[in-house]
Amino acid sequence: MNDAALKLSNVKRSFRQGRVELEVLRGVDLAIRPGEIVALVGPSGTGKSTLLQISGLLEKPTSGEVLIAGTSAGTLSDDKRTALRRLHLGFVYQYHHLLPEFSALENVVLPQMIAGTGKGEAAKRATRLLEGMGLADRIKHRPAELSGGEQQRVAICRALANSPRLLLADEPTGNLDPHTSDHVFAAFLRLVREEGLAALIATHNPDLAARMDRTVSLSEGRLRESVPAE
Ligand SMILES: Nc1ncnc2c1ncn2[C@@H]1O[C@H](COP(=O)(O)OP(=O)(O)OP(=O)(O)O)[C@@H](O)[C@H]1O
Repeated sequence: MNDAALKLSNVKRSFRQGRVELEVLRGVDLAIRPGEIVALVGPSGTGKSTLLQISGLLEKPTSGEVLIAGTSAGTLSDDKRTALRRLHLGFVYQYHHLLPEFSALENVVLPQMIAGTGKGEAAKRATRLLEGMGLADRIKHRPAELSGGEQQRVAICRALANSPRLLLADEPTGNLDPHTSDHVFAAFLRLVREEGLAALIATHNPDLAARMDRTVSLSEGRLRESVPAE
């Protein structure tokens, strides 16, 4: 299996704002190998979220090609795009978006059942993921009964529930205080590595970026490989 988990070729994206055409992405190329964890950095408003949305098939580029695990998304019907997204992609956002009326366990079980996994098997995997994130004694709790860091750990488990090939994360610990962010991020990286996932993770935090395999930097619509400082 040599296909890149994610491959972007000459991806462009413009937005019309009134009379002005805003060229946010001006020809982005990126390939992420299976198991590779890549930090996406760049000043606020340069298009990191837009790039993640396009990579996650939630938005279409104005032009260019997006391949997920070797499948080109551009010519697919909406149903097939959705199926490709469900099969291969996991998302973590700055805010957890957990379902408030369900327990931590149920929040991680539900997406698996929607994907067709039996309840028993789904519960087993959910328990394993939550335990791996240090939440063994919190699985019956509802989101409101959990701390911000615990809620975000559950959201990370939910993103991994269906064993995606590629995880896309937008400031996954941006909502947490620095100490909690550090702990949650360490657990997050450990789990992503254990699962052998590829990941593209947008962050403003250089310490978090330094813990990933490499960093790409978005500036003026183009993506550059960042060379770490000596
Ligand atoms: N749907 C949209 N319509 C019009 N303009 C948009 C739309 N989505 C994003 N933009 C513009 O595209 C630019 C990039 O936005 P984006 O949210 O991708 O940046 P970002 O790098 O993720 O920023 P931040 O680090 O602050 O989250 C911004 O100028 C934004 O206003």
